[in-house]
Amino acid sequence: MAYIKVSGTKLVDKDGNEIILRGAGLGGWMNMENFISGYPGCEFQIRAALADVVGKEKSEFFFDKFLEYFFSDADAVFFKSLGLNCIRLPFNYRHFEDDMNPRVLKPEGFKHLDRVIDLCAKHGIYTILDLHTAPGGQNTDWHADAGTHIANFWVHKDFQDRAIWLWQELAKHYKDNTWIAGYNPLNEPTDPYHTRVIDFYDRVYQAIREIDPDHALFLDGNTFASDFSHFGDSHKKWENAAYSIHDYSVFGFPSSPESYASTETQKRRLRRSYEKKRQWMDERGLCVWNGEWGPVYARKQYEGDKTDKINEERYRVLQDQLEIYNKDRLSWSIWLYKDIGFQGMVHVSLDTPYMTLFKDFLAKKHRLAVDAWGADETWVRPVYQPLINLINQEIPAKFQNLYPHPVWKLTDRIGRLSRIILISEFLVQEWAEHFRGKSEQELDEIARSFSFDNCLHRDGLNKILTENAQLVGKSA
Ligand SMILES: O[C@@H]1[C@@H](O)[C@H](O[C@@H]2CO[C@@H](O[C@@H]3CO[C@@H](O)[C@H](O)[C@H]3O)[C@H](O)[C@H]2O)OC[C@H]1O
Repeated sequence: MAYIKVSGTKLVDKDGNEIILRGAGLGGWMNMENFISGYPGCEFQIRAALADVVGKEKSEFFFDKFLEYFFSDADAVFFKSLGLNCIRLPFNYRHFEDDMNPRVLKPEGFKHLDRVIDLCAKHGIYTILDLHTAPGGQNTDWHADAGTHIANFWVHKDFQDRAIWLWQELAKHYKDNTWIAGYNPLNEPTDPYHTRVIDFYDRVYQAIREIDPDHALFLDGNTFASDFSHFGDSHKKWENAAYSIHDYSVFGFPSSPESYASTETQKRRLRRSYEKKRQWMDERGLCVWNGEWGPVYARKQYEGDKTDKINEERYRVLQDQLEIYNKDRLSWSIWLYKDIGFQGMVHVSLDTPYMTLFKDFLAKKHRLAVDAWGADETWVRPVYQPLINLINQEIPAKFQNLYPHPVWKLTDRIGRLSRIILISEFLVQEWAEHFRGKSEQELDEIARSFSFDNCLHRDGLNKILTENAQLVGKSA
């Protein structure tokens, strides 16, 4: 088998035939996330807290089992049965390198990544490797696992050097694997100056190419993969590269300004926001990959009777986005394959040991809106409103728009800092305490909650994805 290559605006096989990659991201797995797996704060915090409560050995046992159950043969079979052909694999640098022992490769980091890449290959599914969390944090959000909103990756060269080192190690390991469709060197950079991200791409490109001349690179735009406006002519230095947008639509989230009825005006807005993200590529005839997109869904336990109606609307958003993508023959990777019920194609059933154990805690997290992704902050708004008012009163408007404005408005920033970072910090230990006194067998059962046979399917979503995967397939 040959490598997938970038040719102009397309991905192609060795004979130059177009390949359209359609699939999902395995978020919450080798880069765990609060709303996906149901903990507060960041992965490094809950790992430390669990080790404090049950000891290092048992804690490592639990996380290893979690990684094993989260994606197995049954998941690959199911994924393939939907007509999808690619899984984006986000991972955290900490699996491969310890902050206290930098530049020393942890070979055990490859255990599950190799396993899942091979499982996918066995079922004819390509994979794309995504460094979702880089040393120091390459973006301002929880999924950079830095515990802060300052993306220190951009201000410490050594963090960048370590990411380069890691990519060379990964390239050595994977350079001959043709089931890997390519490398996605950095998820959602947020470089406030917009130039350092390009310098980093120059360096990572060279570093990977020294070892691996063949795999395609998928480069995210700045500001959460939405902005290429400062990239200028830089593409001329990068061969075999595609460019990644993340096309989340506001209509797919609880914060939508209006309910989505698929009107012509709304559809125009959907298209406009997507076109803006890919404009730089279109002006230059470059290849676009939509590395993340997709609505979130209401849950009966929180939204009650309104759930079905809300989700019908969200499916309309999904369908309309796919209509746009199909016309453009776009390769895409929907966010998200598996979670505890908010966005995933499959989700952990409420009657599993994990969901039963954390039922009340998850309800509290929801009430306190401590997961930024799709949060409904109605209940806590009165607590934070005075802070918003204070800033509005005391800080001149011209000083309020701190980067990553306009993606983060003032209320987003206050929410991120006060709830997602601060309040979450207080909840970390409470999460870990749920495991106190558990035996290895019990820990195994809790982790097994994430296995495919313990998951329900979001049929509405999967049906639409399948129909569209085939549609694009036929026109290719
Ligand atoms: O790990 C993922 C993560 O990669 C992803 O990050 C978010 C992506 O969206 C960002 O906001 C969007 C920026 O573009 C505008 O057009 C959209 O309306 C916004 O929603 C957000 O700040 C990032 O954190 O999200 C989910 C994580 O699980």
